[in-house]
Amino acid sequence: MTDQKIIYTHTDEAPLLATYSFLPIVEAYAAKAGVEIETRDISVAARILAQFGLADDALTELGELAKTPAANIVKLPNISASVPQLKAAIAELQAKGFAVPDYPEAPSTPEEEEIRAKFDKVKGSAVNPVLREGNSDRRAPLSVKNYAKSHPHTNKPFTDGSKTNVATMGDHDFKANEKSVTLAQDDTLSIVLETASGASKALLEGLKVLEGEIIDATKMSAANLDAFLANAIARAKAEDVLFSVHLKATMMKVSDPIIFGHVVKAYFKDVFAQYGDDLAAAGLSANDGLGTILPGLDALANGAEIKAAFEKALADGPRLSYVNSDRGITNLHVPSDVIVDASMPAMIRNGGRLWGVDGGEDDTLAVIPDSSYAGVFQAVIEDCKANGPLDPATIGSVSNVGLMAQAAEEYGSHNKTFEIAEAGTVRVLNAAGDVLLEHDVEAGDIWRACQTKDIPVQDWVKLAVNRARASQQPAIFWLDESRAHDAELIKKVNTYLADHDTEGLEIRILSPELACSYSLERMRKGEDTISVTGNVLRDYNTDLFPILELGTSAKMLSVVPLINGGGLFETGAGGSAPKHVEQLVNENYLRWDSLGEFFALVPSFEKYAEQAGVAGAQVLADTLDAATGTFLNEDRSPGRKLGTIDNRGSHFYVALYWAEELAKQTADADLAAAFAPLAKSLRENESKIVDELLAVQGQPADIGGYYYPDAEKTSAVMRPSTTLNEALAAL
Ligand SMILES: NC(=O)C1=CN([C@@H]2O[C@H](COP(=O)(O)OP(=O)(O)OC[C@H]3O[C@@H](n4cnc5c(N)ncnc54)[C@H](OP(=O)(O)O)[C@@H]3O)[C@@H](O)[C@H]2O)C=CC1
Ligand SMILES: O=C(O)CCC(=O)C(=O)O
Ligand SMILES: [Mg+2]
Repeated sequence: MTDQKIIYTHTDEAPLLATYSFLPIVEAYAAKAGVEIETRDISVAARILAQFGLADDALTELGELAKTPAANIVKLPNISASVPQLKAAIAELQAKGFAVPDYPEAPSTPEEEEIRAKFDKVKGSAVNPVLREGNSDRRAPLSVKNYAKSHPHTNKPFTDGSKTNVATMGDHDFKANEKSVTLAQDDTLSIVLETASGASKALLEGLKVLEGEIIDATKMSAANLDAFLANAIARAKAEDVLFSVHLKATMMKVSDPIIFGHVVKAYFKDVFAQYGDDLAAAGLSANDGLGTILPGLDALANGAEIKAAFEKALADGPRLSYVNSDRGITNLHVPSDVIVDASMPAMIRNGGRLWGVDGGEDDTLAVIPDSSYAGVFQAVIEDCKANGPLDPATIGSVSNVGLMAQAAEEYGSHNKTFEIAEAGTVRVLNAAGDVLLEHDVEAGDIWRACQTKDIPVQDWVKLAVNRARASQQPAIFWLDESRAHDAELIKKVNTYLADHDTEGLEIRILSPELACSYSLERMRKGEDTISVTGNVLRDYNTDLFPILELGTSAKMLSVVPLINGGGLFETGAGGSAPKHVEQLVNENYLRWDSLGEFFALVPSFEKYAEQAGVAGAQVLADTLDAATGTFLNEDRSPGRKLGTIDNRGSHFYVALYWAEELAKQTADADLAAAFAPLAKSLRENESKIVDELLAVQGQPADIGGYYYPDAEKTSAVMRPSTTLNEALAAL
């Protein structure tokens, strides 16, 4: 007996729906092979409940597990919730009878502070930094790349004279103001604001740090941000393009919602000048976006007047890009609706055009205030303008080895980001009281610090060299020696590269813009390149290149070899695809592609085989791998529209091909015998099952909730084929 198990995560939105259909298949097959699978619920709803003792704290449990060699976790994408999403989830749980308190907007008592702190733990990117106790290895499997080459999607050309561009600050921002040190010894740091009036205020105390750790601090000037935004708004208006802001309000969960609020206030400058006090008094914050503010106006005596002012500003200002023009959802509605990693490549794939108020496409000024990484997108835009669209049938691949372990870089900024209340100086002090880093700040500036531990950097360099060796591809470190943090990192990279045999490998360090241009140049020649990046570019690149190469980041292999020996197997490189839930609820069609789940399960079974010594797990891995190949060849991924097979149909086909592979393999005769009848019945009933699955399409579907759907109802919706269900039950 072994205590080894595979933990399959219950998450949110489309991947959760897919789990209701796919996991019963996996569980049935795994059980036959003696592989133990358990689930843990890390959805935003479950994490809220856990904060108030109303559910098990599965995330903390898995976070601890991820630090052990036994970890074998299949991690599906989850919602990294913005405040409006958090409030909606709270309201849904309350309506379902759970004793969850309201979100305290402006906590004024110790009790409210405590409640707010609990919700803040659930907010934003709260799962991934906990589970990602290793660095990231994301790439398109060869089978997927070949499939994309033979079934290329369309990357649209930019029109002649396209006015699409990225606007970024370039000065007075996080990149420009960054300062960085590498610590000579273990220490305990504090962050202190000394105000202009001489008062000293501890922003954070007792921050334990290790020898060799890189600490950086930086600020974005609020005044300069506002001036930049005023310019960008005027530029979009003058150039008559769509205005669109692209942030990462989830991963940079403290800084970016504040920046989003600045954008809302800049765009609706006159409205906030006139009615700012009314809005503030009503608890309506620009940081939450129009989606919260506009409905909130109904409760105000002068709400209609304020609404009219918003409408006038929309009519007078530059045209906004829309998330959903049918429903009137603008770029400025919800801070987490337009997330830079997925939204920028979607725009580039579309010839640099986004959608306006009437659903029509237009050139766009894509506003990415901080300049640390914005240049990468501008580099791709310029390349596409100069050389035409990238052709998925011929282009090479850009994979990624990303630094993210132990809350590296921006992942660790959450408790070290502050909107400065009063002008003064922010200092990072060590235990001896020496000043390590300092910035003069004005009220409203956004100051933040990040940490990058040494062991993760060593592991990252090793992973990069190993990938370069295994793939025989150049590995390019996307690091900018003129940026303070990167300069510290470059010293480490050079030190640790010397620990490895790099003979015959092309390994270079280039600034993100140059690395991007170099990779694109190779890509156009059909050559593959590994991007070795910090955490944020890990995130950006693994949507950017897959979306251009494969049409989606869903089909990626995303492995996190955990530093202490375990495995975290992520499913694709994308997120939880909220639009897909809308479609399922409206017309009982789920276009979610589970290829990422199939890819993640193969190395998970392999790890199980190795660690638990269960040979059947290896058979499951080999046969699922082969079945996935057939699945791709037979083109069984869900379509986008009604009348074709959806996510559930794709699961049926994987079940069929997997059962057939299991039935015909010779490594384990018992398993072959066990699966032969299932393979036969699934094959014989193919058209019956497909008909049963297609029959439900076209009607609304009731899953009894959004953040906390009803398990029975969702299972019924996601498993509508009695023939398939009975065949699985008979296994
Ligand atoms: N690992 C994680 O936990 C991650 C979580 N997230 C979270 O996911 C949520 C949504 O983020 P968003 O920026 O919209 O990005 P998503 O990647 O979730 O969605 C963007 C678009 O990509 C396409 N897509 C993504 N995955 C699939 C799939 N498996 N099958 C088919 N199409 C897919 C869909 O396009 P179309 O509509 O055209 O079909 C979708 O609308 C946020 O809460 C975010 O924080 C985001 C990234 C990673
Ligand atoms: O952690 C998050 O908020 C999202 C992460 C993400 O987009 C990714 O890992 O690609
Ligand atoms: Mg991402």
